[in-house]
Amino acid sequence: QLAVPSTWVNQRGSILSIQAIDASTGNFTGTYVNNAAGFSCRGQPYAMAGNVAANKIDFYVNWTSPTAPNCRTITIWNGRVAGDKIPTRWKLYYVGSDWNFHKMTGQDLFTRR
Ligand SMILES: O=C(O)CCCC[C@@H]1SC[C@@H]2NC(=O)N[C@@H]21
Repeated sequence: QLAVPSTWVNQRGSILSIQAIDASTGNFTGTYVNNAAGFSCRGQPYAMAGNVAANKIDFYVNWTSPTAPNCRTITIWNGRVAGDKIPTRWKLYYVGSDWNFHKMTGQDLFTRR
């Protein structure tokens, strides 16, 4: 069961805020503030959207905004809600100078704040 609204922090110091959910679909919206070392587009909220079904959770951020820096990347997290933890794996996609899509992958562990 996912509490909404709720705020979650990962091991990189980034903050996931889940603000609203449609109970009939599990679709939710909120914001994500990236604070991870080694990445750009830090310290400002970007729109986040996702879905939760039973304990399975997926969400994404398009790091493009009219009011914040444009990283021209997209991150998708897939994970599960386990009490006050959300362990995830993520994929970050970007278009390289060769015009092909490139992918970075990693893991984030979110803890409820
Ligand atoms: O640098 C970018 O292209 C945009 C920011 C990406 C931040 C990534 S998303 C996966 C990982 N988890 C975080 O909280 N931040 C980094």
